[in-house]
Amino acid sequence: MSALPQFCPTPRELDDLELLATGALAPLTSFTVLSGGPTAGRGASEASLESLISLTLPEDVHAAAEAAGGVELVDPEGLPLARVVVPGGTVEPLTHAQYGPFRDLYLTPAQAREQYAGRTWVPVTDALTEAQVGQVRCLGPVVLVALVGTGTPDLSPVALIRATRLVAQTLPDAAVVAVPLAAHDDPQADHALGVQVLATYAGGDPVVALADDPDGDYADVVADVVAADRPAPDEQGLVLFFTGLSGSGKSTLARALMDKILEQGGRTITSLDGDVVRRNLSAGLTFSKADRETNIRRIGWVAAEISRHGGLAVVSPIAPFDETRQQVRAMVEEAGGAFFLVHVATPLEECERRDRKGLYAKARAGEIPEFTGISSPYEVPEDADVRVDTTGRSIPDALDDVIVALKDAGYLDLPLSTIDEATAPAVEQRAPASVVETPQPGWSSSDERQRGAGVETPLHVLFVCTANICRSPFMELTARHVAGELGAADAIEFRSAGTHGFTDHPMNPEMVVTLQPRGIAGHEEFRSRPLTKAELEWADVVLTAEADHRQFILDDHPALFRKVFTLGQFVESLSGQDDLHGPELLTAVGAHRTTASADLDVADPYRRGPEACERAAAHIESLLRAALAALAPKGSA
Ligand SMILES: Nc1ncnc2c1ncn2[C@@H]1O[C@H](COP(=O)(O)OS(=O)(=O)O)[C@@H](OP(=O)(O)O)[C@H]1O
Ligand SMILES: Nc1ncnc2c1ncn2[C@@H]1O[C@H](COP(=O)(O)OP(=O)(O)O)[C@@H](O)[C@H]1O
Repeated sequence: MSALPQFCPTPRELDDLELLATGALAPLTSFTVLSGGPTAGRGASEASLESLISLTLPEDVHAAAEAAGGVELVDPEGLPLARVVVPGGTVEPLTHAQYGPFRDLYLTPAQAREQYAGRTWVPVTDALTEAQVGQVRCLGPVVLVALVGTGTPDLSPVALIRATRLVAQTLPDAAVVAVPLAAHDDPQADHALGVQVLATYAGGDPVVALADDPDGDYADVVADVVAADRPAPDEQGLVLFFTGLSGSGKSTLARALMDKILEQGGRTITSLDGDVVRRNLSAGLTFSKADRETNIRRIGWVAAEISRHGGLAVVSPIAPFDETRQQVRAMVEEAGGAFFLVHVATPLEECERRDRKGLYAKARAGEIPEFTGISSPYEVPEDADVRVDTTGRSIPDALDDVIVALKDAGYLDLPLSTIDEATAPAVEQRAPASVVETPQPGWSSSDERQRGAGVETPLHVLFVCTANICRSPFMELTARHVAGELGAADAIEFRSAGTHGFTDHPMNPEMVVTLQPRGIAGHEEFRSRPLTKAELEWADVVLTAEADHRQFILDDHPALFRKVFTLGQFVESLSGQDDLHGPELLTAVGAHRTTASADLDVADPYRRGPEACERAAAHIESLLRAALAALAPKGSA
């Protein structure tokens, strides 16, 4: 054979090659050679062992291999590892990989038998628990066979070997051997393959599979290895991938998010913006499908490497093709990082209306060929972690969708930008300086607001629900009404806001219906508001519909725990405080509050029909009557 085409196989195929070359798959000595894309190949369920060990060559390489009588397989650095005869698939090893952590533990079956014949052979795919170690201890001299091939171990290969060696050191007579047995997405066939490989290594000695112990404890040293290998989401490398049309807001949101992360500190960030990458890493590439794919794979490769070391990469190319985005996801996950996909889903009409760079006009005029959205496709991602349409929204508001999703996923815990945004205007919006000199979170501000000569400023009550269109507006209007009935209209002021509220939406019409029979006015003037830091500072007490709303606030403002309650919790906490009212009552309730359990929540009636609205209204009204009777100055009714 001469002038064979070269091909670098997938990690799975490289593992299979090593087992074929070392005789670990005996009697199998050849690949089933296939031609085609990554989906070529067998129907998984009825796979024979022969067809499981397949090598898929791209069509052009396959044709060249057929013409030349074979293909030379090289490792990712180009080192020739083996020749494979085509057709037939017989493997002729050229060299073994000489590098990689714990390489000296990768023994062929012949080497392993020479050193360890007569022992019990124990396959290992995860760190051993204390109970499993106890089981091994009863087996006498053992070989722990760490199965480290692609897709097989629960830990990374190197962590599995490290953890297994630590266990072996605690046993009287245990050796460790590493075998790159890969998984082929067919659990049954892979199990059969594993049994065959272990039998080859054991050569007639006993093979013992350990009982599963999914909830077992690890010895401390092993637990440290496992913890380091499976970092908590907020310690994991992370690739934040913004995709969307040109002008959708990818760069703007990515930049704003990076600022937030940098302001918080504690993490390094690398930015790979679409335009910037095209001037550097991808200079010279066009906007053809092939070049776009190359561009995205380059970005993905760099981002994956950053994530491998626990870093954070923020990338914002158009990335119009689903398959390339999936490839990046796979690269990042293979590197041990997390991949978080943000679809900036601003529609084409809005992007074109913005036309910040004048490119859409040129594309429409035919001056730019293959322009995404106009003359080149954009495949909408089905697997986005969050979707943000920026149309008609402020940047902080749109950014908060990303911040909330990142927090929910456990990757990053950043303060909401709409709350930050409110900090500056908050100073002007606060009560006059003569009344409040230095408002503080907690109770000091309301205590300070109590002035001499028996004159008290009104008590400030803030109601909070999700969108500030249903429950919290009902609370605000009803509370004002009930305070009027109690003669406390001047003593207490009410506002409401939503944790995820939009600005200036009217009250939900179904909820409005519940106000009318109660004779409660004011909904025509009502407009929704997002919760801001200013509102929280204004309030002497914050009463939320649900425990989740309370938690949402406390996550960002933990110091406010004595003044944020669910409405139900607040009423429960009133018991035994009959002699107090106003700020003193709030101080006492803050100190003796009950738990904000979810069964005290006011259920969300939004879009659940008129009965649900009436139930919520009745629940809120009874709670408010109890709360306000206690809060209102005594003798005011
Ligand atoms: N034909 C065509 N189609 C789309 N975009 C074009 C094109 N020609 C130039 N531009 C400008 O290049 C930016 C997109 O580059 P990307 O690297 O993000 O694109 S891709 O992911 O490789 O598809 C894109 O920038 P953003 O507006 O930041 O998305 C455009 O400004
Ligand atoms: N809510 C919003 N979020 C992000 N961008 C917005 C928003 N509202 C308006 N814009 C504007 O839209 C444009 C988006 O441009 P850019 O971020 O460069 O998009 P892309 O990187 O997707 O091409 C900017 O001019 C930005 O100010």
